[in-house]
Amino acid sequence: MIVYGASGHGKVIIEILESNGITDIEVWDDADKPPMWQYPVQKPFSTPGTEDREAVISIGVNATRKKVAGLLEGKLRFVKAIHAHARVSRRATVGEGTVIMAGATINADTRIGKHCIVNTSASIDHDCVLGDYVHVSPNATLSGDVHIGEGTHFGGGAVAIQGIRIGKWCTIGAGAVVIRDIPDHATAVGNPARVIKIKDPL
Ligand SMILES: CC(=O)SCCNC(=O)CCNC(=O)[C@H](O)C(C)(C)COP(=O)(O)OP(=O)(O)OC[C@H]1O[C@@H](n2cnc3c(N)ncnc32)[C@H](O)[C@@H]1OP(=O)(O)O
Repeated sequence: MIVYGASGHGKVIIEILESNGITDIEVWDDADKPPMWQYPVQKPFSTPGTEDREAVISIGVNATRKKVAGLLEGKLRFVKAIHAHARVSRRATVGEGTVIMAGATINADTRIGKHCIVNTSASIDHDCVLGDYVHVSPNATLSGDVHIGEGTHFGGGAVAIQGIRIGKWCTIGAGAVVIRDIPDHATAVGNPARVIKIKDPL
């Protein structure tokens, strides 16, 4: 299994893999980096024939993760990584490349896109829909039937009440309480969450 990116986020992903008994792990990074514990950091693609190698991208910034996923398309086989102590409903779907940390709960009929991060102890309730490259931060709570567009970062400990629609490439601040829909590219903070800026599209 290849962990693509020798980052702090990568450390957590390695421990997801280890929780599933996977220890045949290679860490790849373009930059020269010291070993991550017992795992040496290798330059990407130092050997040919990687198309069937399983991989997860360990880059926390959503836009960068999307860019790298595009560059690596067809060169590696992306897989999901779910911590042994996460609780994922058998009626939920999780896209390839998505990582789910310890203590996270994902309830029935929720659909999670590709290359998402569901961070430590996040709670995503029934019927939610997360686009690709979304990050739900530690201890965040999505109530039932919340939809979040591509690339949005939902901050640590933030809460969205049921039925909320949050656009793509938004940032929801840590601790925000989202009680109204949020438009694309917005940054929203506070309780109740208010939009403080609309970012330029990527
Ligand atoms: C394992 C991990 O580490 S996962 C990572 C988890 N990380 C997070 O959840 C971080 C989420 N990020 C935040 O909350 C940040 O503060 C951001 C993204 C909202 C800041 O956005 P920016 O556009 O840079 O805003 P900026 O820092 O300039 O602040 C703008 C205003 O919003 C306020 N503000 C910023 N963040 C918050 C917040 N979380 N809650 C309430 N108010 C906030 C600031 O105090 C400031 O107010 P002022 O104008 O009255 O001084």
